[in-house]
Parts: sequence; C-alpha cells; structure tokens
Amino acid sequence: MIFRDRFRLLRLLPASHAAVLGTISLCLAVLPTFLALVSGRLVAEMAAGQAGAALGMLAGLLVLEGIVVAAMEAYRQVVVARVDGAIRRRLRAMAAAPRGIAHLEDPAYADDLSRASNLGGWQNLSAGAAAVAQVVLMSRMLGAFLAAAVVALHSPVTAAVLLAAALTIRSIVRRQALRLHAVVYIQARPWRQTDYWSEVSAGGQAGKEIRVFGLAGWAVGRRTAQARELAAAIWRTRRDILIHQRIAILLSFGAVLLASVMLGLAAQRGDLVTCLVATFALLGITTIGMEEYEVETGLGAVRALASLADRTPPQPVPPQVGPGARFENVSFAYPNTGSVLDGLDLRIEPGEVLAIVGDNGAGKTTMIKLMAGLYEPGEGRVVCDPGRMAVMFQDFNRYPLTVADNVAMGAPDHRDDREGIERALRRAGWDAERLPYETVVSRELHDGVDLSGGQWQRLALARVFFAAGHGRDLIVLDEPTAHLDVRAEADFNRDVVSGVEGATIVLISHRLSTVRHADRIVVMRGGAILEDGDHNALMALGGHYARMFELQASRFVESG
Ligand SMILES: Nc1ncnc2c1ncn2[C@@H]1O[C@H](COP(=O)(O)OP(=O)(O)OP(=O)(O)O)[C@@H](O)[C@H]1O
Repeated sequence: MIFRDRFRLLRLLPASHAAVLGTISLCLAVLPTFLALVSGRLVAEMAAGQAGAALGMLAGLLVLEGIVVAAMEAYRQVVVARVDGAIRRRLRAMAAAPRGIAHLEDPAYADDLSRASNLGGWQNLSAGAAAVAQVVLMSRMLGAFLAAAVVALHSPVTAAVLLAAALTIRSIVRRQALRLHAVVYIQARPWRQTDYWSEVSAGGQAGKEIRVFGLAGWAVGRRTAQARELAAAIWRTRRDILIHQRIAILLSFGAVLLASVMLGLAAQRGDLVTCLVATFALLGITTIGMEEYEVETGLGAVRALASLADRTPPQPVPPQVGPGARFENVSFAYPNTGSVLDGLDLRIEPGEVLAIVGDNGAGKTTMIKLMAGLYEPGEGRVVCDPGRMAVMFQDFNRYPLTVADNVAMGAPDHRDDREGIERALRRAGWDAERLPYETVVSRELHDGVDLSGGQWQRLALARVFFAAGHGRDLIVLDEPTAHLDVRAEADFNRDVVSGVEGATIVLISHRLSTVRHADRIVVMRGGAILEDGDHNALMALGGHYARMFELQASRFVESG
C-alpha cells in the first residue's frame, strides 16, 4: 500500500523532470559525504604540512553545493507548479466529462474534488510538492546509506547504530505526519462551508442582501468561529505531537553522543575523517521530517484524485434519435428527495409547441434535465437526443464576456457568424443602440456593465436562437418571460412561439399568457400528467388549468 502510493507519486513526475530532479537531489544527498571525505583529507594534509589539492577540492565542492542548493530550490518550484497544474487540468476534464451532473451534486465527490484541487492551498495538499519530496527523500536515504558505508569502513558498529537511529526517527516522524494529515484530510467539507461564508461576507455576489439585512458582522463572525474550530483541531494535534517527541529526541541525543565519543576516539587516533562523515550522516537524518510531512499530505490529494477517477461514471453513448422526445413510464428521485417524477408518459411530437405548466416543485425543470441527459431516470426511459437541444434554464449562465460572445456560446463552433449573432439578438429584442454588441457584460471586469434581469434574459434567449440557427431543433425554454415586461412578453409570443418553423418547442412557464398559444399544454402535478390538451380544451375541461388561468386573468381585471 505504502509503496504503491509512493510509486503513484513518482509517476506524477514527467520523465525528464524526474531525471533532472533525481540528479540534483542525489548530488545534494551525497555532497555531505564527499565534503566530509575531502575535509578529512585536508586535515591529514595540513597535519603533514602539505595542504594543497584537498583545499582546492573543498572550495570546489562548497561552490558546487551552493549552486546545487539554489538550482534545487528554483527547479523544485517549476516541477511543483507543473505537476499541480497537470492535476488541475485532469480534474477539470474529469468533472466535465460525464454528460450528467449528478456526480457534481454528490457531497462526497465535492469533498474529494476539493481535496484533490486544493493544491498548495490552506491544506497544503500539494501532490507536486509530495512528488518532489518523495524524490528528495529517496536521495537522502541513499545519501544516509552512503555515509553509513563510509563510517562502516572505520567502525561497522557505529554505522549500524547510526543507521538504526536514522530509520527509527524517520518512522516516528512519518507516523506523526500521518496523524496530522488525517486531521486535515477529514476537514475538506467544513472548510468548504467556511469558504462559502468568506465569499458571502466579502464577495460581490451576496453583497446586496448582506448589506440590506445588516448580515456582514454575522457572516464574518460565523466564518471566523468555524475557521478557529477547524484550526484548533490541527493545533491540538500539533501540540500532542510535540509533547510526544521524547523518543525521537532521545534517539537523536544518543546518536549525537555516539558521534561525539567517536569524535574523541578518532581525534586520539588522528582519524578525523570517520567522525566528520558520521557527523554529516547525522545531520542528514535529523532534517528528514519536512519531506515526510509533504509526502503524506500530498498523498491525500493523490488518493482523492484516484478515488475521483474510480467514481467517474461511464459515458453512455448519446442516442441518435429523431426530432421530438418521449418519456416512457419514467420515474425519478434525487438522492435526498422522495419521488419527483412518477411513471411519466409523454410524447413530444416533432414540430409542435408544447407547454408544461404546474405548481412549484411539480417536476417540470427535472423533466428538462432528464431530456438533456443531466440525470438518468430511476425507472423507464427518456428518448431524446441532447445534441439537438437548445435549452434556456431558469438559472442560465451569465458569462463575463461581450454581448456577442454571450450569444456565441450557444454554438461556439460558429462564433465567427456575426450575422447570425446579430439576427439572434434582434429576435430577442436586444437594444443594440443602448448596449452595442461589443459591450462587456460583467460588473467585475474593467469597462464592463451589468445588465438588468430582463436584459440578461433576452441575452440568454438570443443564445438559444443562435443555437437553433445552427441546427438545434428542440428548443426548451424554462420560464423565458419571467423577467420580461408586458410588451416584450407579447413580442415573445409572436416571434418565438409562432415564428420558429420546423423546430420543436417546449415552454415552461407560470405565466399562462405565455403558454396559451401553444399547440398543446400539459399540466403536471405530483410528478405525473394531470391534464393534457390545448388552451380551449383545457378551459372547457374546467379543471386545474382553467382555475389557474381564471385566477391570473381575474388579477388583471381587478388591477385594470
Ligand atoms: N438538484 C436537486 N437535488 C435535489 N432535489 C432537487 C434538485 N432539483 C430539484 N429538486 C427537487 O425536485 C423537486 C422538483 O423540482 P423542479 O425544479 O423540477 O420543479 P419545477 O416544477 O420546475 O418547479 P418550479 O415551478 O418552482 O420551477 C422539488 O421538490 C425540488 O426540491
């Protein structure tokens, strides 16, 4: 297990980087031994009154050591950034690959995602740093063995004792690193919550409500309290580890004592080389803790990455079905909800304008998500080709780009089709005089402007029209007129509902004036279809739709 994990770490390093890194860290690991040998020789030469070659070699080695240390520091940063960058790219690709989004809403998946992507952040779970540390660690172990071998030439017993002390200290340090890491690792979820409160208290998104309700102090306080609690667990473990350093300290002390005794004996025998080598070997082992900690913490990111890769759902082949769509006895529930759709049967005929209405939470948006393949049904079958769909969700995306680029997102391969973009915008009723097509729509970006709710909605509609212009013939609009004024809603009914030829249109709306001209209206309740027919038929039926329509109409009569 340990070896497999560590091997995994090494495999993160591109071969060329691993070779250079291995060479540099090997130099760093063996240089102390050579320095010791040359120093010993220098002393011997000085004693014989003929210092010369050794002095030059020592100076050369010291310069070399300086260069290698500086090279290691610079190169280390390059490799860490490269490995962590590659992992981030892999994570993004892995998270974006599945057609569905169920995995993104799974808290355990989100935990691993933040463990694997919080590279070098507060948790210091940097896989790159761990991979580098693993190479350094191996080189240092090799260096320690080399030093011990030189010591063994003079005193095998001393070499064995020093080596045993080194390995024991290493194993103690490793266990301590593991303990500390375990505390950090389980904190992925609470730290995500803490990040949320940071964003709420200081970010722009929630700023309006935070000010209106005077929540700033409360949000900052909540973030601080949570962060303190999490940090306290780490500090408790650190303190505990510090208190339990006895054995490591005793061992180090014993090893130093042994080296000192050797120093005395060696000095008496004039055998200074041995004691110098022993001292350097000791110095090598006492600083092994940092790498151990980096390896253990970085392994957390690597394990999370492996677990994400294992859980990435297999990719179903997108169905190549004709226009329209079908729900065949479909039942569906989200992980923590009861049944949302219950044995739903619905046929959406090619070329028809179908409206779906129903109370809040009736399952209308869920139907769209199933059609788009964002979730798989629990039972039954949804026959629909997501590749033919152009969807405007209620919470459509607001890209911090220009007006034209926002539209182009509907068919990114055709972003050069300026004419098509402008046509789509005109059809969505865009006021190009007030907001030219090159206006950047983002309040965060320099020179950007924010849009009103209705303007954003027109932009999202234009995106769908642009997609439809490039071959998407199943248009789905979830609450397309929610933010539009009355005149714009009337234009919408004229231009969209009756103006699109050949395409199938699915409209979801609580505004019954938006859907009354649809070819067919289905009324959803409790995850199943309650009523089905056109406006006149449903009015004649005098059921749920008729009551909702009369209620909305009477409100206009009263206020008019
Ligand atoms: N991602 C989700 N995870 C868990 N439950 C969800 C999720 N999305 C929706 N639900 C639940 O599924 C039910 C149906 O939601 P859905 O959005 O489909 O309703 P809707 O008919 O579109 O409602 P509305 O008219 O309010 O937009 C709701 O009870 C909601 O709580």
